[in-house]
Amino acid sequence: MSLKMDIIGLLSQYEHGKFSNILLNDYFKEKETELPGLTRGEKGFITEVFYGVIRNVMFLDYSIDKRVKSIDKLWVRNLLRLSMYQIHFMDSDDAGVVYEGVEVAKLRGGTFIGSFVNGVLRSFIREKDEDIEKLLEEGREDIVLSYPKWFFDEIKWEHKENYLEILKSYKKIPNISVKINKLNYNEEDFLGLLEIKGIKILKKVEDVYYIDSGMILETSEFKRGQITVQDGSSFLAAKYLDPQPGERILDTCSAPGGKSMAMAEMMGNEGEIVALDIHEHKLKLIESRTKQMGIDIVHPELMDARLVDAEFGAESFDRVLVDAPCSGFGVIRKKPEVLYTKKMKNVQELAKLQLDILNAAAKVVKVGGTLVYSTCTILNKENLENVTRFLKTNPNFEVEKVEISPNVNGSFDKLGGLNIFDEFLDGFYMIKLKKIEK
Ligand SMILES: C[S@@+](CC[C@H](N)C(=O)[O-])C[C@H]1O[C@@H](n2cnc3c(N)ncnc32)[C@H](O)[C@@H]1O
Repeated sequence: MSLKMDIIGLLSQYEHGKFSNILLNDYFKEKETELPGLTRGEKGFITEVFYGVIRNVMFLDYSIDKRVKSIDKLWVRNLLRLSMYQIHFMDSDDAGVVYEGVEVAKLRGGTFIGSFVNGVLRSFIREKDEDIEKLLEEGREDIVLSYPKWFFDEIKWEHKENYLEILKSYKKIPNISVKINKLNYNEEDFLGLLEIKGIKILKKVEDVYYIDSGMILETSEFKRGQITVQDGSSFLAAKYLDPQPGERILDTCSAPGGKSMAMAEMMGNEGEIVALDIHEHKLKLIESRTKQMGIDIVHPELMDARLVDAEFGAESFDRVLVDAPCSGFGVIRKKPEVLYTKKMKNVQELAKLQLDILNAAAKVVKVGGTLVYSTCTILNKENLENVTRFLKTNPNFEVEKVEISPNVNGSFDKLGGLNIFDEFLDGFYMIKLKKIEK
């Protein structure tokens, strides 16, 4: 029961504007100092329910508001949300969930709140399937899947054939993915470590492994920088730039440094990667992580990427990666709140910033050099539309088609840009451009 109290507390803090991942990390750290501490199973349960409620909050709130006039206390709403989440989305014993919910309510708010919670949950169990059927008949899949209407309509418009498949896939629980640092570790030892720990590989994409346990983050190999967390899409963006040992590379928007580090490995730690960002504290993360990984060719610099031309001069890099700041709708499995905080207006502002960065970055690429543009979003405004504009004003660039790696689901847009829509990988866009003349 105390776990549920804790989840209610976490959800209330989240509601007051704190980031979900930071909240959960801080909570687990705090629990480490207490005895007996949380078991792995308890941590898993808290993570699933906390994120599950955030991912499905629109449907859960619809189900609550349909049954009650108003709720003054946020903790009661959060108790209902998490109980309904367990009932509808988890393989739970419904009667047990209601019993526990009522006990929590009685303990915190008295008998009256206890019977209120009992009534709402029982009605939800009886009628939820009918509710969903009715919503579907009314064309309100956006509520059933908990997507803001504007976003649902946009994806439906952009992906007429498979929008439901895409939208359902982004509501799934993500799996952790890691990559071995080839500079100081090897695949054989990594596979041996997984076997010892009883960790299973769910999918492999190039050098990235999707695995079934976060236990890997507690190993000394992870702490020593021999294993890093990286998504397959992120790795592919770095791979498509194809950095070579000895070259000079620019990573215009580099923090927290995942792609810079992957590129440094691909280059055998020979050459130079200038890694820019506008946030100093994020650059410090790159410094400490590269040191831990034995990488010394990544040079973080505080700079606005729109100024690279003036700062470095024309044609000063062999290859440039523009992994642009974006709305992040491709990573909503991991950061579900993005869906509710970002609006179309933010998308439009970001699209302008992305194009400005891309235009500036284009100038510092050497003739014959490569420019990769990538985002972790799935909206055409930030991807296809931006690159179309870029190519109109930069006819000295042409698209170089890339191969989709085995095990990856994705499709090419009419320019040759790759949209990744995959059950495991983050939603990403990436396009490889070659500078053909001055
Ligand atoms: C998508 S994240 C980059 C992720 C990174 N490439 C990686 O693989 O770890 C975008 C980054 O762009 C940075 N950023 C935002 N505006 C910028 C600007 N005008 N110039 C440079 N960096 C910027 C953000 O601080 C953020 O760290």
